[in-house]
Amino acid sequence: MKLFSSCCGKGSDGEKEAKTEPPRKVFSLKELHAATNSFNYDNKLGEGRFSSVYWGQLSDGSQIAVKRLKSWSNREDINFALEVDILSRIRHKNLLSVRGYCDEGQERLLVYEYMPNLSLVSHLHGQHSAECILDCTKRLKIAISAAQAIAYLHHHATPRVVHGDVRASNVLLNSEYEARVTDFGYGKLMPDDEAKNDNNNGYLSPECVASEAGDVFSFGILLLELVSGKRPVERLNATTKRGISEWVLPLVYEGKFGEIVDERVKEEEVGERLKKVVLVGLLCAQREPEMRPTMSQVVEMLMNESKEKMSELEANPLFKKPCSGEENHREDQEGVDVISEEKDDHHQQQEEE
Ligand SMILES: Nc1ncnc2c1ncn2[C@@H]1O[C@H](COP(=O)(O)OP(=O)(O)OP(=O)(O)O)[C@@H](O)[C@H]1O
Repeated sequence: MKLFSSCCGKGSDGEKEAKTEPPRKVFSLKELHAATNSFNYDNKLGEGRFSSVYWGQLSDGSQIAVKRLKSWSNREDINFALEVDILSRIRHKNLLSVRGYCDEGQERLLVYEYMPNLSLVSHLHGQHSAECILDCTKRLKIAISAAQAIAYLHHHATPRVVHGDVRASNVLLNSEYEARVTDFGYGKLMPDDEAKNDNNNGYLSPECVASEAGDVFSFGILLLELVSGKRPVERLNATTKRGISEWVLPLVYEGKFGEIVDERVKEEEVGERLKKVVLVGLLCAQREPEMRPTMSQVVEMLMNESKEKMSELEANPLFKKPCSGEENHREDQEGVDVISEEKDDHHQQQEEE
């Protein structure tokens, strides 16, 4: 999977930065064993397809999250230290950057700042979901801060980066409930086969290619998930599943925004406040890549509070109910298909833990 775009030419600003910025800290395995109580089960924060993550504390008292990669032994062709060094130079306040790494023996570990409010997925569907900490204001803040992070990767980072795996488990939350997007650009470090097996999780664009437009599609799904508290794909019966935008779009035709919003958010006028997030989410999740906005347009739409811009957005033909003859044609062009039985149940279960 190619994650850096071709514009990362030699002689770019990134190279200049590489000369002036210090390399990330190289941690010893002994240091990380001491910090995590030898990767004790009690320190485990979670587990994904490619890694387990442990809470730890360094001797200076700072809290860290240590990501221990699985299956590294198959990837001896990749220069781990170099890849991590390139990624760790990509810095933005809403990206979770790497503090350091360790590559001793068979172990490959990445060290990050610890995010006390864990991941967005744990609040929407996992261990914090019953507490409903995410009110409307926090959800808006998460939408904007996560959009800014991905816009930075696409439009300003050197080299430019396609995230390739935008999803709620990769949006971590700091103490102020601002997003810190993680796992960007790690395509080379993760086993390809496993990534390919996970291609029907609802976030993957119909064109199935890692690209900026593909990230926009995934981000649209994430916005709909954030507002509704529903999963990207819902099981309708034993053999059929429905994508979230297919559920949302008919409610938008009817103007029923209140029904889309997560019922755990009990606030006045909440449908109106989150309406823009829903509309932007649907624009992003369109089937045709060229119909989707860019991430910088997404940031602009989410942040702009003018009534004119909102009216412009609402007037988009996507949100008008098609006449009966048009309906089938429109369904082919927009939204997410009904998805037949697939294999992501295992991953969903892991994310909730
Ligand atoms: N810096 C961090 N601070 C706090 N918790 C973290 C941090 N990094 C990861 N986690 C927790 O560890 C869990 C597992 O992370 P990991 O990146 O291994 O997998 P994932 O992103 O959930 O899934 P996948 O990698 O398969 O997409 C996350 O969902 C999150 O709850």
